[in-house]
Amino acid sequence: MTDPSDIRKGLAGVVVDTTAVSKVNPETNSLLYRGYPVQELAASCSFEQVAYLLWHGELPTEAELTAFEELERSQRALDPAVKRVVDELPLTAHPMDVLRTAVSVIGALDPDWADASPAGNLAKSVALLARIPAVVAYDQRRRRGLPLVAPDDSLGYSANFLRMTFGEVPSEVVVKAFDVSMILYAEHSFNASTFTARVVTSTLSDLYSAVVAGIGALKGPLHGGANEAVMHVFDEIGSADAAEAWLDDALASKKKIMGFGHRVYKNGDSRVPTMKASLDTLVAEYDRPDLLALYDALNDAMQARKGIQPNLDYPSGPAYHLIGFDTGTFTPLFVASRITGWTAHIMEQLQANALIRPLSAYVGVAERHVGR
Ligand SMILES: CC(=O)SCCNC(=O)CCNC(=O)[C@H](O)C(C)(C)COP(=O)(O)OP(=O)(O)OC[C@H]1O[C@@H](n2cnc3c(N)ncnc32)[C@H](O)[C@@H]1OP(=O)(O)O
Ligand SMILES: O=C([O-])CC(=O)C(=O)O
Repeated sequence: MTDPSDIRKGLAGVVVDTTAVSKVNPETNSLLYRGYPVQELAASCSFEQVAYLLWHGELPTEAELTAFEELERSQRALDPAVKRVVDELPLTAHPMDVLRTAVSVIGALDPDWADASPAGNLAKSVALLARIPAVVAYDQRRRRGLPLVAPDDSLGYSANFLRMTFGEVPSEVVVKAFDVSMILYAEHSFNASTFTARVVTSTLSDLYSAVVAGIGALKGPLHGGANEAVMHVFDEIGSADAAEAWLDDALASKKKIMGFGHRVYKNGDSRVPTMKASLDTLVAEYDRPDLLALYDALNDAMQARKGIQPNLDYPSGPAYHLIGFDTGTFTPLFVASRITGWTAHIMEQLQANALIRPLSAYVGVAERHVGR
């Protein structure tokens, strides 16, 4: 029998399969999507190009990009049947629960849900990429008592997403910062939500079921829910001068500080410098040096006390806040991006599938019998 002390809790450090989608390298603090450094992609590509890259393995040619953009733009509208379901959900429902439900409805309404061919799954992936922003944007608007905004097919993905949320296209600086966040959130190897999606896929369940399960896994604050949690922390602290005392109290009560630490990166998250640069542009755009001061004060105090580096959720939370998103919408924005990585992994899993079913070491009561 396996000695329970030999078990790698949380599968920490365990390699469970191969992947060609992305490479996370903590030694060099780098992240490659299909071989390309993510910083280069953020600097020179659109999110649409990156989505194409993750799915096809290569960046699109101009003609391929045009065709891909047309396909994405043609599917952006919120299906009235999905809208009706969203409208039925109470405002007490978390936006992640609304999105999880909406994706489930989209799947149930797709007559081709069982088509798991590479072409069938790719078509579903592009459709979800196109359709998720409408759900996220509309859910935020209905919570503010505002009507649906129809998509604008003349706009790129990020400009349209922001317009559907806020009713107008913000400045280029804001659109670029948002697009960069979408690129950085798109893919990160065998993180908990991607692994969840692969586990579901390994049973030969359908793509929608795997994505819905991925959304459930992403919601937790130890994973994607941390971008929302970071903003709650900022709200609780209030201002830079209160950060040190807040941190001391939180650490004394053994709290995990949201937006810091990572299972794989132990010396900093490869994506943080790029997202922090985008946050800086937003701070200048919205003239909010106070928010940057709080960001720096908490980070400095965390470095002094624990030496634990921030992860991507630390700059993304305040960036989404500055753009104007409600805090509960931050993790759905992560979903809007990660749908690309999840579905790339779902398709990869199916190319060489094996049921994912690990073992456990039993530590319960010894065998016993009823009535004796
Ligand atoms: C996009 C993403 O999903 S990135 C992750 C987002 N999640 C967060 O920001 C939540 C806060 N962070 C954490 O909870 C953790 O760092 C995790 C879950 C991300 C990674 O956890 P693990 O790999 O299991 O790290 P582990 O728990 O072993 O941490 C090692 C030590 O650092 C401490 N530590 C790690 N992260 C933190 C943190 N955020 N705050 C305080 N202490 C921390 C642990 O308490 C532990 O200390 P110990 O050795 O004294 O017990
Ligand atoms: O890799 C992880 O464990 C979490 C993460 O950063 C991500 O999913 O982007």
